[in-house]
Amino acid sequence: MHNAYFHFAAPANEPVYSYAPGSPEKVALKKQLSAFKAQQADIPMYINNQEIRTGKTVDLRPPHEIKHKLGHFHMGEASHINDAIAAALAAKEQWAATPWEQRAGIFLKAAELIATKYRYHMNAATMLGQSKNAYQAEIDSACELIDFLRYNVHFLSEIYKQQPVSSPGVHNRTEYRPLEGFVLAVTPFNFTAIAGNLPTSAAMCGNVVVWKPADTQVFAANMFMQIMIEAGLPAGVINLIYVDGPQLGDICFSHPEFAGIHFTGSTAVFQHMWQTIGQNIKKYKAYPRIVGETGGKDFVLAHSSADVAVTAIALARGAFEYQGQKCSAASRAYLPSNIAEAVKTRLLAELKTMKMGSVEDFSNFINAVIDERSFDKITNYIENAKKDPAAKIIAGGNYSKTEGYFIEPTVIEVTDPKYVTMCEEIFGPVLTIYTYDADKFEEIISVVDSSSSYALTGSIIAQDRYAIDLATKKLVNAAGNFYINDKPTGAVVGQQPFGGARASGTNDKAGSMLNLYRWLSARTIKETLVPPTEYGYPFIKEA
Ligand SMILES: NC(=O)c1ccc[n+]([C@@H]2O[C@H](COP(=O)([O-])OP(=O)(O)OC[C@H]3O[C@@H](n4cnc5c(N)ncnc54)[C@H](O)[C@@H]3O)[C@@H](O)[C@H]2O)c1
Ligand SMILES: N[C@@H](CCC=O)C(=O)O
Repeated sequence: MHNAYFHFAAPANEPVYSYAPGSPEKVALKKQLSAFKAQQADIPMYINNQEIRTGKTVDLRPPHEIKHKLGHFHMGEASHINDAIAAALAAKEQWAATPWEQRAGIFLKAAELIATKYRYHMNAATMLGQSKNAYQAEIDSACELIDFLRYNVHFLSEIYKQQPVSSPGVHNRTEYRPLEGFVLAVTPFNFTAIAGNLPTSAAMCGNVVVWKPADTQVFAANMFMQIMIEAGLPAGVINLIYVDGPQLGDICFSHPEFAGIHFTGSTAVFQHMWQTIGQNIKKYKAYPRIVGETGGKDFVLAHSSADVAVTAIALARGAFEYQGQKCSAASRAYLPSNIAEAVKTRLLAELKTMKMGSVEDFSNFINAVIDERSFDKITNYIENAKKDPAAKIIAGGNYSKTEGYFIEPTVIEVTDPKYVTMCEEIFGPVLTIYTYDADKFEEIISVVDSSSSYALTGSIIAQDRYAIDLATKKLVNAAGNFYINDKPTGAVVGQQPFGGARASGTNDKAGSMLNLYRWLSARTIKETLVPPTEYGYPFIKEA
């Protein structure tokens, strides 16, 4: 029962710690890294908040130090998928009926726990499990995750406030119900924040969730689930399982109570999911919500008026932070002929200063790519480029998987703007550069727009305002997040709602109201205060 309308004000973004030499946060984080390395984690699944261990274990190893074992997780099978669905459906009625301010308290408490007691646990788990340096972990597993939780509470309270008008004698109201059935959250390896956001954004709206993370993100996913339970998440609301992806799809997408999928990952997997859901459409109680943020081929377009240093730094950070494994990473650059040489010279000089190695040495800017499959895929593109006369490697190009999955930041120069590495998502530390005739800016904009099926992020670097205006207009559909004089990465919750269209996803903008609407099903209620007791219009009586 509510006796008041409770408002949740807009939060401020969580401050980013610097981890500067000698800082207390650096000392605390190092301590937690050592603690995780000294133990062997035995990570269960969580169904109904019960820890489930199957004995069928998969080892967890830091991608940058593959000889070290962090522990293992327990792999589930078909019965665990069914158990997770059953637990979710059993929890549904009570969770959906729980007052919003009580639900909100759990997610706000989780955010606070991450900001304080568990900040270094979350960051150290992400650093070791996903090979992120301290700064990249801080902006992901601490700040972005905290922001998702706090902002979504605020956005949802803003949605609940929205009510229709009422004419005299009538009271109209809209209630924002959760979806009927369960929501499936399938999450990627590259952002702990995204992995935490996909199940919690749906759960916050009163939904019950089955959550499957990427195997390579389980170390941090486990930490987050423990925090959610400590924050008071009731049993069955989010059920975390580690199972085979296709088997998960087979069971969930043919269940009559399947209510929606919240996915982030590759385009191919999402398209396959959509196709399966379409084929099964008659099996469901209601039309499932399909939300997916997927791949990208993100561009940096420099104009002849661009500042050389601004362009080079946008490329250095945009392409190589977290080894280019951000869906937003700059992976194709279009440089005008008047400044191309100067930009390349500055970029290559910056790359020479980037150290590569373990996350435990905080001076390493570059760490390892996520796993062997990814390593092989990325290095295959590099090898093909080495053999191709149409491409020239101008930086990096070396790699090794002896100690960990290390690939040097690599820059390929091409003479064909439609060369394969200008068009396909590589998802690694590889940037391809094409130099265009500085007088043909308008023509190159068309090439940028038409070279890839994706439309996630992109940047225009220019000082000429007419050039910025032209690119902004002509590239209106080429990116869901468009940057002016900046790198195309690093969106902040509440400031740059994130998502792309075309083959990059449904563009439901994670961490915004637009996303939350997808997990709600509105019911409109009209109450007539003094209902009529006779039928007919006045003129009928007169006649
Ligand atoms: N647009 C965005 O906001 C965004 C954000 C992060 C990552 N990404 C994209 O994610 C990709 C990298 O992440 P990834 O390697 O974890 O992606 P992925 O598609 O390989 O895996 C994503 C998730 O899907 C699961 N999965 C794989 N095959 C499946 C199947 N057949 N059925 C059901 N589930 C299945 C995986 O186990 C994982 O949990 C890149 O393409 C990147 O661009 C996009
Ligand atoms: N939101 C992140 C990208 C997430 C995808 O991997 C960014 O803006 O860089």
